[in-house]
Amino acid sequence: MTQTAHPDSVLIVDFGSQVTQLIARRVREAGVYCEIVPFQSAEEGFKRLQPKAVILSGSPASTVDEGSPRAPQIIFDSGLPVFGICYGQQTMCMQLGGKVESGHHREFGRAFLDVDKDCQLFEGLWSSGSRHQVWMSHGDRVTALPDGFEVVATSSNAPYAFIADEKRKYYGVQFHPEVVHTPDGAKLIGNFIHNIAGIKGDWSMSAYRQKAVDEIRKQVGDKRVICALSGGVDSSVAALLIHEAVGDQLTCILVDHGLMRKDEAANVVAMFREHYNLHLLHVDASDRFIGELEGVSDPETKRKIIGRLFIETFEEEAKKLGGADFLGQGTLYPDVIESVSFTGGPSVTIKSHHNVGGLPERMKMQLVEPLRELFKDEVRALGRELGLPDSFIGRHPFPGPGLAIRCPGGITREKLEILREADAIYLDEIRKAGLYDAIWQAFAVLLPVQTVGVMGDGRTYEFVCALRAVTSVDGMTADFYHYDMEFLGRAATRIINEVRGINRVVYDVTSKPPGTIEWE
Ligand SMILES: Nc1ncnc2c1ncn2[C@@H]1O[C@H](COP(=O)(O)OP(=O)(O)OP(=O)(O)O)[C@@H](O)[C@H]1O
Ligand SMILES: O=c1[nH]c(=O)c2[nH+]cn([C@@H]3O[C@H](COP(=O)(O)O)[C@@H](O)[C@H]3O)c2[nH]1
Ligand SMILES: NC(=O)CC[C@H](N)C(=O)O
Ligand SMILES: [Mg+2]
Repeated sequence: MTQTAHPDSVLIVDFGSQVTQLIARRVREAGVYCEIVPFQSAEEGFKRLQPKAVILSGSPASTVDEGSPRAPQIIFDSGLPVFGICYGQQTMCMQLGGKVESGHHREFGRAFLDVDKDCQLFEGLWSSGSRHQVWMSHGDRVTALPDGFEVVATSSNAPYAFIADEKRKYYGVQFHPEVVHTPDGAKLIGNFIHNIAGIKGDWSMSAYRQKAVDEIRKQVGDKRVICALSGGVDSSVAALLIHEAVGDQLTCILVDHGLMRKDEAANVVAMFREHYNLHLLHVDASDRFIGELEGVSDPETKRKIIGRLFIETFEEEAKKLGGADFLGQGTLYPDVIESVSFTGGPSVTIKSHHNVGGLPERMKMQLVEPLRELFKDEVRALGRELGLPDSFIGRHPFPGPGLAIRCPGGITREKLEILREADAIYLDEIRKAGLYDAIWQAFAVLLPVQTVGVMGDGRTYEFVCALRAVTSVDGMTADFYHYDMEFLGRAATRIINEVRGINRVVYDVTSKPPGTIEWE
């Protein structure tokens, strides 16, 4: 997060809504710089950033509960335009002298808004008498308006669905304009930013790049940084930004754990060495990883072993370099969102995602995380800005534990080799069919099951390979990809003909939930 003021920006006060990050996204899409600050430090954030407008987010809290969060008074004293969304609307009303009640009519999902009056926020968009789809998610509602406000649109369950005090430029909505299920939501947010707050909208990824580079320089000074580099989009973009900022002070470390895809480590190293003059260590730790994993079949045990070995390997490499003060990471906004303090109780662990996040504490390094405010597709745009080749930018995500979690049951070198070959053929067929970009993630899985087949009039008894392909937006939910059967037949035939050890191929048609994307 920036330490400085930013002219022409929007401050988003986060009360812990699940979708606060989408507000930031919409603001950036409108070409305007913004920052999200938790309500606890909103006053500080406001003074530092000196924004031109404020948006108040939704929340799982209820304004009628004692001790529920409030927006700092300085926001209302500043005379700046304020846009309150759901809880943000409710707390704004409470703080300015209105009333909120709980438990009348809960409303979740799609609703329709009737526009009663023209409003500056509707310019070029809505007019009185029209009706529009919006998305609601609330149990409380405003029941009395503060002085100066009037209702401009209603829904059947929310008489104060859209309120405005045009003089003070305060707007409040009960629905969520930031989600895609409110089709005109992005335009409403755009109108607030451009027409009401008068912010131009000339911010871009190249501005983000410059800001990030300046901040890294300031943070790191003349100290040494290491960066774990997988060749995935996130760590690649983070490494390039840090490199642009501090050059030789950065050392990237690629750990080849023997669980990468065919030729992957070599390709990543070649790309970085060819295109960028950065210091990249290629550490071959495959004996160590495979040695400890051989014969282990429990998925969580595999993941924990891999997590520990990653840490040990980085520790050793850092020591060889004479230590490092900073660790660069490609953490994205969705990885950060859990950090707001009061969002519910502990959730169940489905799988322990390997994480280098354990590193800094044990290695006493400070984190450099230049992508903390971005979403994956924004990181891709930044990667393009940094000249990262398209073949890297569009890559499907690849999990840190690699092929180990695509080989259910005990791992052996032989099985990994079979899987690597099958996976390479599958991806090759996907690329040839022009499907790579339409699919979010695709890979082969080698099942610990052998079946009988007949090849060249002889009996075979070999492994089954499962193919997986999913569409998704963020990996949180996913649907299986609907191939045509001819494609599947072609891929299966090639795998069976070309890979020794596989005599049967199946396709996974499970969505997430109830399945997960990976098999372990
Ligand atoms: N083989 C590896 N060598 C070094 N670091 C790794 C390796 N695999 C994973 N990491 C580290 O773990 C982090 C998390 O991995 P993750 O797969 O989520 O991100 P990514 O690889 O950068 O991007 P993508 O999600 O597109 O694969 C990476 O950013 C990188 O820092
Ligand atoms: O870096 C990672 N470390 C991990 O331990 C890990 N486990 C799953 N994944 C990736 O996360 C996305 C969702 O996967 P699941 O549906 O299997 O949980 C998919 O994109 C998975 O590939 C991981 N990525
Ligand atoms: N989405 C929200 O902001 C909900 C606000 C509040 N918890 C309610 O139920 O009304
Ligand atoms: Mg990865």
